[in-house]
Amino acid sequence: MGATVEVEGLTKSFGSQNIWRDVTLTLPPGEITALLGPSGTGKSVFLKTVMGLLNPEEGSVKIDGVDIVSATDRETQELRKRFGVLFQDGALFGSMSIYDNVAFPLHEHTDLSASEIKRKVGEKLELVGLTGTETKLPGEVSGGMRKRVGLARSLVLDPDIILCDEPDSGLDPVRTAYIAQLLVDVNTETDATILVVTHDTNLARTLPDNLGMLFRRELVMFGPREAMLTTDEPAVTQFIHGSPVGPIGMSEEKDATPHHLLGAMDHLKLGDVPPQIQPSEGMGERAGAVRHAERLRTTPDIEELVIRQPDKELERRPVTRPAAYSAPMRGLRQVGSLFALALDVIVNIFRRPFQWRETLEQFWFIASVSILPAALVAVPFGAVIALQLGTLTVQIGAQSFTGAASVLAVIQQASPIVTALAIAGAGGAAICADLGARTIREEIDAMKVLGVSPVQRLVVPRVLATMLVAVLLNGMVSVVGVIGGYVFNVLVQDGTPGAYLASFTALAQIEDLIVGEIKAVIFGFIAGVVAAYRGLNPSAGPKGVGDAVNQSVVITFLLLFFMNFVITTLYLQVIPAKGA
Ligand SMILES: Nc1ncnc2c1ncn2[C@@H]1O[C@H](COP(=O)(O)OP(=O)(O)OP(=O)(O)O)[C@@H](O)[C@H]1O
Repeated sequence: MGATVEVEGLTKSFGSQNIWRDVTLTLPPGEITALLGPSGTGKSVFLKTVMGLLNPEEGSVKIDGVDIVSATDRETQELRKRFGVLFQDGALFGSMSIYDNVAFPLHEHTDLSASEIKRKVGEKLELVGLTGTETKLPGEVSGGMRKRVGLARSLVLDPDIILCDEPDSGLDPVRTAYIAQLLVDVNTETDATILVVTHDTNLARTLPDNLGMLFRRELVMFGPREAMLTTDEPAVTQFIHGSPVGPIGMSEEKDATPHHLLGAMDHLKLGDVPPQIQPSEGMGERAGAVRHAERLRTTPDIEELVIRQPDKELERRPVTRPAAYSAPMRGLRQVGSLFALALDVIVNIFRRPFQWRETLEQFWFIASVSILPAALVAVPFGAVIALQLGTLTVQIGAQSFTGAASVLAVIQQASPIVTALAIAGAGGAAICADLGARTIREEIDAMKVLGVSPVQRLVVPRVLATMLVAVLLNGMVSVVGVIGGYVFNVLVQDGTPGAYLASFTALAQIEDLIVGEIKAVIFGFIAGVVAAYRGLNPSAGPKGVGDAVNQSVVITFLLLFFMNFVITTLYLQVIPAKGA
């Protein structure tokens, strides 16, 4: 028998915006339920709260008795293995082929052999009509196809709770009918409890055993389809008719209360309950549908199974909203979250399996975007230092120390600063943009639901790669800067090569280089963590990602320059200058 999902008193807000409040319903085990509601009423937010991706202010979501809202991380991981989730836009992993996307949960959670995985992936792709697309990347197929791949991936572990966010969006009516048939067949085969969010009224009439409707921040009605499709509840009637006449307006502000409609809806009457989609031939009857019919048969009055929210009562009820934080408190919370991520990264470095491939790929990627800018900045930096020090040493009659002073300045200060610029500006920006894009495409949510830690899988490889690239950059910038200084001093300032080279090691010592490299490691860590933090927490949409990249670069610059100051001060206190 499928899982029971009991939602009780659930309230969710984002800042001062209350999305819905006091939602209570039970998804009957093994049955199919559809959740309806005008755009923006929080249906996707509801699904994400049920799967434990969003935290409500109040209420519980019990999966066979275990509350996912208050569950420990380990319990949440275990619960999530029971979910198959189809996100609104598919949430495929953009860098993986379609085959790898569907195989991903099998690699993560089973010990199946490669041939067994191939067979299962082939089977699911055939179910959604996508045989032959295995080698394509998600970006190379249509939106509707991505959706179907997402459905194949959500089904591959034969989950006992399936959550589908608009399985029909982006699909033509014929494919929508096939997907509906597929969900009924999967339900017949596995007895999974299924919750589907949809705007398709035809699907809403013929697919589910139960229907619920969110409107005006409430669950206005929830119950068996037989009751919902014959109700005179104005919002449900209007929605199922797809009519502009009724309480649902073009926007929330234009939503009207039913008593203001003065009989305008009289011509809208929900008719007979249409026949439900049946399992494909030879599959027998759906266990959930049989239980549903039995519930109706043994309940004297179907209204007993219906949850309604009386209109007036709702308006009086106060809404619980998350505490509003002042700007300094918000800043403190962000700093706390940043530290928590840094700690999480350190812990996850030691978790197995170590992501060698991702780390090497990221190393190569970050190196490729930061080496050239760093090298191009290093030459003029070395030259400016040589110019400044060359002039200064002439003024104080210490030309013989020009080389030594340049080397010291480049190794102690210029290299770490150029490294910081390149690492934050090029490497960090690229990491933040990549993770931000994955976040808004819901890839990160998909990963969490598939029981995989994004910190271990994505953040640790990027942070380690940034640290390694920073060390190499620092070495490279030191060499390029010193050569730049030498060329400039000899060619432009008429210094002699012999004098420059002779004083080379007069002031600098090996500890300078070591400290430069230690700075680089710390800079790499900070840049990687800040970029990942902002990338994983952008505000909505592509603009949010752009803002996150901008903030990540600015914050990293500030932190790196501050750290440079702290480390340099400590170093000069602890290690005496050469010859001092
Ligand atoms: N992470 C978030 N932070 C802030 N607000 C959010 C977040 N996610 C959703 N919202 C807001 O919550 C509201 C409900 O969004 P949701 O996507 O759940 O609506 P929906 O009913 O699924 O809409 P549609 O049918 O158009 O997909 C919207 O106003 C949206 O802007």
